[in-house]
Amino acid sequence: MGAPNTDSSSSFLTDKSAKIFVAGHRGLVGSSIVRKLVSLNFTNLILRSHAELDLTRQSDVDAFFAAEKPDYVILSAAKVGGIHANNTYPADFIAINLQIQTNVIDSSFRHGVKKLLFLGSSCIYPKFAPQPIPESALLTGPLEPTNEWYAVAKIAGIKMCQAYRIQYHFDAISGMPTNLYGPNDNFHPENSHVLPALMRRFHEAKVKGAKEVVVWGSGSPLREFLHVDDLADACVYLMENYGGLEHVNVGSGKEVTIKELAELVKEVVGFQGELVWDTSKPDGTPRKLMDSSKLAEVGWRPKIELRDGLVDTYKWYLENVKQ
Ligand SMILES: NC(=O)C1=CN([C@@H]2O[C@H](COP(=O)(O)OP(=O)(O)OC[C@H]3O[C@@H](n4cnc5c(N)ncnc54)[C@H](OP(=O)(O)O)[C@@H]3O)[C@@H](O)[C@H]2O)C=CC1
Ligand SMILES: C[C@H]1O[C@H](OP(=O)(O)OP(=O)(O)OC[C@H]2O[C@@H](n3cnc4c(=O)[nH]c(N)nc43)[C@H](O)[C@@H]2O)[C@@H](O)[C@@H](O)C1=O
Repeated sequence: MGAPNTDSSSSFLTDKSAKIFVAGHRGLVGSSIVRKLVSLNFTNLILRSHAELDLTRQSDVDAFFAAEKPDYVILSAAKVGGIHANNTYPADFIAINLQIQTNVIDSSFRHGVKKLLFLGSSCIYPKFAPQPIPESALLTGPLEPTNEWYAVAKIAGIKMCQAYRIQYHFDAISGMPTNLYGPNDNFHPENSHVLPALMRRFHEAKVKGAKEVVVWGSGSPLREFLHVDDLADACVYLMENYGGLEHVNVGSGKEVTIKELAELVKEVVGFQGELVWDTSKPDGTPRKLMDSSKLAEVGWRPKIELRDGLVDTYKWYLENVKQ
């Protein structure tokens, strides 16, 4: 899979006291990466909330890097949301993401970071890409309109990592996760992704004794889901083992229709009523199963089955989110 790291002196996993800046550590992905790094006995994580350091502010970001001089950066801070949020706030999704990633990637290079991992998303690929989608499908066709603004920012992030590697030999790599879920997800009723949105809606309907729950779209789109703890494991794997120009897909290899997902979440939550489909809501891209064989070829595999991950996430939701 492209260029593996061959220089053992640059091993990410060796120096447990290395300074690692996990940007976005309170979010779904960042919090899982922190759990993973703590479990691996890393002792020097640098963490800043959005309130402490606004990554859209270039001079603040540069001053932070000048003061802290991190050795490694995992960029999991971004403006993130589901289909409705992406479709409703296109300016925020393109501008905030371009600002955050440009500031963090550039300051990382300028202040001597040894390696940076940028995270994109499977929405970077054309709406009608071949399935499963190989990394080479990037920029081969038009994007899905509901999230093209976010996708353009993420594509710019990949290209920025490539450009800094080519011009400055900066070890910046990009991982492209599929749709994620797990503890610390965003459970907002409108702006979240489908899985947390449905978990909350089914839970609230169960508590109220409602007869039906509304689910958006036709139910026919296919999506690939990966538990965020599998993603965190893959991120550490990439930090240790990958140093190539091309981005790397990170998926579970398994897809379900939104209808199948809704039935599964309904069962895990224990809601007894009916599903009602609101076809005025967009379906988005019809299918986006990624080809994650590059990562599989070098030995990385996801471990968490969707049903088990849903049970775990619902337990977390009950303990941490519900009113
Ligand atoms: N969730 C998913 O299904 C997928 C996510 N990804 C990618 O993974 C990455 C992380 O996503 P996810 O964890 O889901 O997102 P979340 O919304 O859960 O977390 C985003 C984090 O970014 C921080 N943040 C946002 N804006 C700023 C800012 N201006 N300055 C500083 N920090 C900021 C937030 O900080 P705070 O909490 O303090 O506000 C939060 O911790 C993103 O790059 C996303 O594109 C890729 C594919 C799928
Ligand atoms: C990760 C990925 O996430 C986004 O893309 P998406 O995969 O289309 O995201 P989604 O999770 O919001 O929807 C998936 C499907 O599910 C259906 N659906 C049903 N009922 C609800 C519902 O209640 N909420 C939501 N959000 N969707 C619903 C919905 O209509 C759609 O068909 C990108 O914008 C971008 O952020 C990105 O990269």
